[in-house]
Amino acid sequence: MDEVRVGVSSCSSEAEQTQSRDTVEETAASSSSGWRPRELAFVAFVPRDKEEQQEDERVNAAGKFLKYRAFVRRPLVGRLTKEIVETYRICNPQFKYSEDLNPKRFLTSPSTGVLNDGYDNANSDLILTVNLVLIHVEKSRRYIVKDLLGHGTFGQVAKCWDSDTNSFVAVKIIKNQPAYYQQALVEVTILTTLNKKYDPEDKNHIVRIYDYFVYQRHLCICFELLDTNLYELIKMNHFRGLSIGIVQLFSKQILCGLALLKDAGIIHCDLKPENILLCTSSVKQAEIKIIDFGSACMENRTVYSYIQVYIHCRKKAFMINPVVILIIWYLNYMSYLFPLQSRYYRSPEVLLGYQYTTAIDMWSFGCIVAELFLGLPLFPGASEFDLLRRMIEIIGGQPPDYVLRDAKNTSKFFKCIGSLQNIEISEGSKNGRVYQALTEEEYEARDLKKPSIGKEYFNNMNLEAIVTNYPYRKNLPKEDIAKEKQTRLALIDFLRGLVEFDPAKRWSPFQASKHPFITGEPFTHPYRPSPETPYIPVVQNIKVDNHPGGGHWFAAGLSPNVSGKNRASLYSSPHFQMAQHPPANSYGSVGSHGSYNDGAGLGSSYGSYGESSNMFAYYSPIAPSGMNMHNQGSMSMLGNSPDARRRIKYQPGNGLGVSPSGGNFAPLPLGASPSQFTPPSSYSQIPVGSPGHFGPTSPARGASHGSPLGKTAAASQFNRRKNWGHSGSPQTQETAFSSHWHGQYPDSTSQAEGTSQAPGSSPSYIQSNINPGNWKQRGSGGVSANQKIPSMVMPGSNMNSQSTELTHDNVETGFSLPDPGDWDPNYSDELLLQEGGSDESSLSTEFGRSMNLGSIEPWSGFGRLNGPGQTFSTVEMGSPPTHDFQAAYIHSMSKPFHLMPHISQNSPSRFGHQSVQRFTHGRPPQGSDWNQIKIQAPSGFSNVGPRSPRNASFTGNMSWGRRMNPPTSSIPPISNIPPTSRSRKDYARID
Ligand SMILES: Nc1ncnc2c1ncn2[C@@H]1O[C@H](COP(=O)(O)OP(=O)(O)OP(=O)(O)O)[C@@H](O)[C@H]1O
Repeated sequence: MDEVRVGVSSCSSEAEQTQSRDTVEETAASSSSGWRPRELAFVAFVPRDKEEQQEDERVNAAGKFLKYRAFVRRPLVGRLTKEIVETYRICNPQFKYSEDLNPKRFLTSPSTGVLNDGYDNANSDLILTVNLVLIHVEKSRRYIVKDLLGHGTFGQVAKCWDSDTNSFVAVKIIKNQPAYYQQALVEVTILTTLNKKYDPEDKNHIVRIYDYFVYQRHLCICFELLDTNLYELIKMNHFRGLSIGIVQLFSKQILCGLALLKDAGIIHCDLKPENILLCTSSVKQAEIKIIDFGSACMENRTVYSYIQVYIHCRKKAFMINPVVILIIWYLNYMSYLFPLQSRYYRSPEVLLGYQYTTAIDMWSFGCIVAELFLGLPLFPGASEFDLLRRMIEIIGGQPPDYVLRDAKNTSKFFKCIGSLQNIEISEGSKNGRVYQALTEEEYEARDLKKPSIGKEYFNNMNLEAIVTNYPYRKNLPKEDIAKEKQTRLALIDFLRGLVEFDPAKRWSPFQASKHPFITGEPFTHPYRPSPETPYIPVVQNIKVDNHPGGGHWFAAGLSPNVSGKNRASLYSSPHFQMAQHPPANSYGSVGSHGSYNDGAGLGSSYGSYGESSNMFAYYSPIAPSGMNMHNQGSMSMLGNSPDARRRIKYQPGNGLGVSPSGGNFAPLPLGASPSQFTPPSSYSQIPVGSPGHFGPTSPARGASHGSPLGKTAAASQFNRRKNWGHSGSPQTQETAFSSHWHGQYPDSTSQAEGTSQAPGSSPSYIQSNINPGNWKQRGSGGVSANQKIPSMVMPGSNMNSQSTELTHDNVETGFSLPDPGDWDPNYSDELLLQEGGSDESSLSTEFGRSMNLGSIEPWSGFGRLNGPGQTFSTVEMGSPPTHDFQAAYIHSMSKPFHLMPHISQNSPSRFGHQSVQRFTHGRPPQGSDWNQIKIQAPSGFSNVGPRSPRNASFTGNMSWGRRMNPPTSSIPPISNIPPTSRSRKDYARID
């Protein structure tokens, strides 16, 4: 603790101040360039000269009261130890200091280097230490690791100091495994496209990507630094809901991001509170951003598009192609292993194995909004059965029959009680349902195991009751309660439009954004959204740069055109080696990964690109195959990725899109280009709400991960590697899954196709990355209970059940859909870095100060305690019996963490992630300070919270956790804290 003294300004104090300032500056400077000792421990007393003294007197005479001033004096121990090295040297001139001998502070666990020449641990994670410098060689840019922000499936996220911009950034360091590497490139590409093309001004609440490079065989992606995620925020608020004003504010912002995604035709696929982070910027307070596009996929590139092509091809008598069957089987299998969306936020169509669109994100969004308000997840299903059971109970109704008819998992959860032919009739009448949900016993009988059923938090209430009965904050003035009641009605109506079983009726982001809950207009009657404007694709002819320079983009299946940019990081890619080919006026493999391999044998080409003078090919063991080149001459292609983004007319003659060049299929088991599965124009986009084209027996099984570029693919690759060995395996099936979207059909604009053989397998990646232990299926948690699923399902109580039929895309329109993968010819990394690079420097300390989670106050008499019937669960807190709820919470928070895994700072991810130590990253201190955090909403946003004393100009300065200590009956006991707070496994993606 610094000692603060007040005394007469003296020469010595002045000197000390100067010295202290110097020290600070020095320290700041040295923090980026390593510590440098300086002679500061003892400084000779220097008397002030006469002039200075006279100046002081003049100032005093002018009434500026500076005769006495406060100064901070560092205590002696501090002064002696701060420059300890120098002190030692003064004491003993022989003393030598070497920074190398310092013990390293490891951030990664385990920290034993066993792979990649000792750089990586057994999980293929780069072993991070404080002050490790991640170097982007090509740009001579250094990122100094300071802290660990988190880690997930793909690797670690470190807080780094960017010495170029003098600001902190978040760097995601991807595991050193090809599958992760490749998948991470998808995130890079999608985010780059979103940032650059769809949101150049950073207005849509999508995280910014600044840079990416390879360091020690790890792909590192540099993002803007953000702060706490919404799950952590709720946790800080003791799992009480946030104020309704904040819920409105955040909902609006998330919607903004989702609208952008919809425009771009991108499905996030993993929307959850953990993937929505607060911004650190003190300028844009109360701002959130969506992160983690590692699971994202293109709307028209879901597994279903493949399946549809399959079906199409089946009609064309291509079905017997073993390659296709194997691919379908494999996708299906991996989809089973790694279902799409985290369970609590999983939409019915994903759960049931029905075709999906961006509407699945809207479902997740509805769940998030409810959770922000309630502090608890709306559907904390311990298993998929439990999830569905809760949905049916809380929302009422069930998925429409047409979905159930075509979904592949229907028989797992429903029994057919009517005639399928009556589906249209039953839908029209809404009476006689054809399907009925299985009871727990029936499910058990079919599945031969008892389904996991989680704890009830809402005591069998429906959505209306849950929201209406949720406790109000005590001491809320009557008029505010009346106001909030109205807002809650709007919230219920809003949620109804989002957690709507029928994906065709679920509101789009645009429709939802017009809801009074978002606009703040008075809510007078159930909202009827105007029908969605038909999605009119725009043809975008963008000249493809002749120097795309990005082979691994192809590998990722998305090929940004990096204009004039020597994407040198490629050259250092551990996973893709580049070989120069003779000049070929051709366009590269069109991302085909050599799937049109013409008997390339062990060719390991992973993609290629061409330019007028050179043709490069990338070799990778990931996707051993040949490569393919399309001669494009000097013609500029459509502004699309060389992958299959162009909605090119399907050419039956090509089978599944296979190049007509000879020998396409033979050498390529599973090595088919993804282009082969590029939907024909008539299948280019899944019409929202259209019934599926495949029934329960369809190979489109499961809550499949839509994108083979998703984690499924990542896993598939890894697993395959695990099973089949590393690069060089002759023509493994990997190609099919690592090459995903690349290829495209030649069409009238395509040029003659050439083929090229890739020389042998990649020498670049034959190593220990094949680590079978690294990719494990995560289990699900939950406990069994004798909870019964209602055998008779109440008809839906949706107030807004009117159909909002969305116009299906015209089959022809698919030909020219606006393509998020269109490459911006003006793209450059520098531009990316220029954008929005200023805000990230504002740090979390500021942020922490400006937030308020709300003070701890008792709950009002509304709701669970005094409300009719005490509708919420009765739970114990694990703390001494008390009626002082405030004390109960404080008590609970002050418990040792080992008793409270759910609020441990190191609590593991709800999705099975390992615990992550987050340090001072904008987090409030624990204990009572949790509730001192304040947030400032942007001015103009109406809210119901108190204004900040700090900044009255912000109308939205509101308390976050305005619902205070819940009554005992609603406080979950430690063991019963919602699964959000337990091991994330309980939320696991895997059921
Ligand atoms: N830009 C950022 N600023 C601050 N923290 C971040 C940022 N990006 C990620 N994090 C932290 O790192 C964690 C993991 O990041 P992310 O979700 O992108 O990784 P992942 O491997 O894709 O995770 P998942 O297993 O959910 O797919 C996040 O939960 C968050 O806490």
